[in-house]
Amino acid sequence: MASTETVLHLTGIRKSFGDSEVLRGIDLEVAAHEVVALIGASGSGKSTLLRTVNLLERIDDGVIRLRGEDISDPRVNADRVRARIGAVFQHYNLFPHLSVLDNVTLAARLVHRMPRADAEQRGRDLLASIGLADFAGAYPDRLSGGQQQRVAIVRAIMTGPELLLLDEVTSALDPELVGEVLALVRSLADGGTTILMATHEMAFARDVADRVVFLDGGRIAEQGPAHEVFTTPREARTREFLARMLHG
Ligand SMILES: Nc1ncnc2c1ncn2[C@@H]1O[C@H](COP(=O)(O)OP(=O)(O)OP(=O)(O)O)[C@@H](O)[C@H]1O
Repeated sequence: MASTETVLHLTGIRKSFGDSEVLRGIDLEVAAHEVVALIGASGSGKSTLLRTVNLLERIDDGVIRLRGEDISDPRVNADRVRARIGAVFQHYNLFPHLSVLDNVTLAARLVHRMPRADAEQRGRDLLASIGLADFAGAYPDRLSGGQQQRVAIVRAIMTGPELLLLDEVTSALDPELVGEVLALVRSLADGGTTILMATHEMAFARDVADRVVFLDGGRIAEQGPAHEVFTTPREARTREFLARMLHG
């Protein structure tokens, strides 16, 4: 039995698309308040792994436990699981026809049954905390990509999820907008949010993650404290990958 401090516990996760096995037996634990960064070449399986956790992809083999509950059991209701996990993906999928405040509060009201006044109060507080209070009534197209992505992150934490999944949240952004999104993720990490994220931003992974997990061809090739993996990688494949990422 995993300790109660383990939020996410993956055991022997396998996933194929057709003949191609994309996840080849992943074992991974994420502890409460831990920030874990998945790094690895394009196609190594980072996104697929994140998508299996909130049940957007069904695994072929293995077990996914969220706070001890086997959420990979096909009988488990996916919507109920997703209500416990915040997720933000590369493209900030805000609803264009809803105001920023409605985007932020919609799931909290409909899925979590938060009363409208409470949801709007929390939504306004969160928007204020990221400097976007004045945009509450605006439509998303008035916001920059970085602002939209920060709204998407705020939406994901509205109801205090047990786990926050972040998949390349900066890779669709212009370089000058990356910093403001990373600053928000860093403040969530500092505030104790449990985060599993895939990123190509090596400097960010090094600075924010407690642990870095290097995926190579659907397997964990190496993992460890961020400062160790980045400064003294044990595996040749990790060294090669980092050299490519850090020096182009
Ligand atoms: N729905 C799908 N159907 C078929 N193949 C898929 C599907 N989703 C992912 N794949 C394949 O699985 C492999 C892993 O993809 P994945 O997106 O998980 O990698 P990644 O490490 O996140 O890459 P990137 O860094 O480019 O986002 C790739 O070869 C991809 O083409």
